[in-house]
Amino acid sequence: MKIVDLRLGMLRAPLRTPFKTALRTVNAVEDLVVMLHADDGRIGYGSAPATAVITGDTHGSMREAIARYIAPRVIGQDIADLRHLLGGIQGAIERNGNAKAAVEIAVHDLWAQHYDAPLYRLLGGGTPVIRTDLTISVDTIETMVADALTAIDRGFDALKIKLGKDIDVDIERVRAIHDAVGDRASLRLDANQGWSAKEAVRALHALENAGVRLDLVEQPVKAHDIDGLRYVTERVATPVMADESVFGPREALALIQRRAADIINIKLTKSGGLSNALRIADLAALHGVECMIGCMLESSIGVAAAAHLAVARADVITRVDLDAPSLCVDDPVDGGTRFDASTITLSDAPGLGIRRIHGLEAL
Ligand SMILES: C[C@H](N)C(=O)N[C@@H](CCC(=O)O)C(=O)O
Ligand SMILES: [Mg+2]
Repeated sequence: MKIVDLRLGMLRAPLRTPFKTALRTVNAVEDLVVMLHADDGRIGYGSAPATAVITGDTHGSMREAIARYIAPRVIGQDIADLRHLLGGIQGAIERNGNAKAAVEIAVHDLWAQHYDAPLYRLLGGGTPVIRTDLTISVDTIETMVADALTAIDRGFDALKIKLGKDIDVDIERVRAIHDAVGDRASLRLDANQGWSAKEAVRALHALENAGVRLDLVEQPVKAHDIDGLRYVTERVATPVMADESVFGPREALALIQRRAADIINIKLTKSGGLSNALRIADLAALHGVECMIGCMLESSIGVAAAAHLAVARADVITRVDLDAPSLCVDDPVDGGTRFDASTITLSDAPGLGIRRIHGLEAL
């Protein structure tokens, strides 16, 4: 099966409520969608959002990277030559992880369709049902407590609390949510780089001493501050997870060797797609380090690919933060993966199983 064309589209999906972190506020998912057309009429779908303040990618940079650099490495290639195709995508241009992720996802979708199997089976198999946490945006204490209780009513039993604005209010935010939620949900904190290392240790000690048990704390310090990350990891009982500090396998290996964090958050946009995400999973497994699979504020196309990876690599991906579709009003994608509040169910349709995308604007 040969790839004969690559087309792009834009997909917009409004959120139920604004998504607020220490880094940005988002009102709607806006993904660049990649459609790879094969000579037998099949289409492979991939997507990624713009995450300028996290990865540096914008919709404009993604379009340029794909149209000018990546597409020529893909069009005309045989889908069965997967390794060659992925090498071409990764070598086409430096960085531009979101663009590479969108194309790699489409390639994997088409590749699995070619072998008439759901993607997760070809990546390693597993049980095609996983459960995600839900993100609670950083806001006033009252709003965050109300959002946490609503999430529990929706069936979520793990909450990821966004912090990183003001350390003393952050401590109060977590204590208030913990008091309201009790043992009905496990709590994960994500400061999105908003604290200094010393502030993080102070906040976590305050919470630990108050009897607040946390599943993990994610990216407490600046992305480049690996010494700071290790400083926190060495001093707190709560497991520390690296997110913005680890994009690809090289950073993962360096972080593991320096013992700078306990857990690694893998995201397809950061790693530039599934090939490097699998390498991170392998490195982590080799060193006995657990991973979370995460997502950006993005559509269910990219999140479905991440879910297939999570199912196939459940040996090392022990936590799931794939809540973006559950934060949207509707899912514009028909077929394939079902996102039903906390439960994510993969279908046994070939590839990602996507049948149709509503409201897709052709570019
Ligand atoms: C959506 C997911 N739960 C999440 O929080 N992802 C990121 C931020 C996503 C974004 O800004 O688009 C994270 O920091 O973990
Ligand atoms: Mg994070």
